[in-house]
Amino acid sequence: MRLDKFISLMKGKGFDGALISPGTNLYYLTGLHIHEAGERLTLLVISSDGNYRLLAPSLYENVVRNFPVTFWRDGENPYEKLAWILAEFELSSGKLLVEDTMRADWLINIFRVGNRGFEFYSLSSVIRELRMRKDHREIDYMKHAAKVVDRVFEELLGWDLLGMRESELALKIELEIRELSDGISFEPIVASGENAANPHHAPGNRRLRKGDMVILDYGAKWRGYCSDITRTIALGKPNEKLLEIYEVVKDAQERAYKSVRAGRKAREIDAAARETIAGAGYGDYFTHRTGHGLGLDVHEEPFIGPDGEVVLENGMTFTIEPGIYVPGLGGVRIEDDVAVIDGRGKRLTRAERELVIL
Ligand SMILES: CSCC[C@H](N)C(=O)N1CCC[C@H]1C(=O)O
Repeated sequence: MRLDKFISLMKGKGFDGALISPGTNLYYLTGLHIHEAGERLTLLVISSDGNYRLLAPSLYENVVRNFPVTFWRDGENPYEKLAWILAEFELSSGKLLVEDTMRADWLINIFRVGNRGFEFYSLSSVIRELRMRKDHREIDYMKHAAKVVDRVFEELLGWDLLGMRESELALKIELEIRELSDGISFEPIVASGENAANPHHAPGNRRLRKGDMVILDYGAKWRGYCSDITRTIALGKPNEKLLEIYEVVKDAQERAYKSVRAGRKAREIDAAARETIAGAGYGDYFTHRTGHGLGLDVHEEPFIGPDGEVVLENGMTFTIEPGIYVPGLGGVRIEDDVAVIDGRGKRLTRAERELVIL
């Protein structure tokens, strides 16, 4: 059981307990679907002695079953109940792991409940070791999420794109993903023409025109697991410079993909892409890391950047997505999801990588 593994890992590292607020870590450890609870305190309390209990608003009475839980009602003080749980678990001081994304107001109150006796540490520093290596079932879910985005790409090539606004196309992509999966893993990026020089462009009112290169970056979720794909397409023949850039990015992506091996460091995969782009004279225009881990979160460990010290292992899953962005001209990015299987990289997303000119 994941919770037992986590408890022995945190104990081995000298932590006394953990406080986990709703999010993917809570889901990973318990399988409980607890949505963000807003301001209402919701915490999984774990002690390194092996005790654990969820503290949750009574709104969740129908959701939490077969799991040790203490509910609190609106009007009650949840921090008093937290204090009781901590007392029962004999946790009054020591090293506590805390969910990285926990609300600051919760953390401040927890600090008070502990009479300032706690030292807080980031939960991700421990749980990353479990989450980074996916098992077969997790990889199957990711394969499914990847198939969905491949299919959406095939379908969108048949849509009447000329004259469509970026925001309309983003919405159409989102609806298509929702039709085929459990939902989107992030809001789709549609970046056309010179807007494509911004790697995280928010789709706006610009209409797609002839000669545009368009970056399409979107993802699906299946059973909680994410996919994330980017393709750059052309509407009619684009200018020569962008055609050249496309080939450089495709080559960089392929070289990085081919360099994936269990035993190599993440930064070596980044270097394969970065050196290809720098070698073609575009080094200053590749402004982000080559990729990021992918799983329950769309961005997680291992990060594939120049500072990536994680040694790749079977079961790790991440994106490879180099890009070149030239202000005033536009940009190109090509992204696939990759799993390390039998020591080598295996693409999960397989949509066409040759430039599609519509
Ligand atoms: C979660 S929004 C961005 C999704 C996108 N696929 C992505 O991860 N990136 C686009 C540019 C680089 C990369 C990133 O690291 O943010």
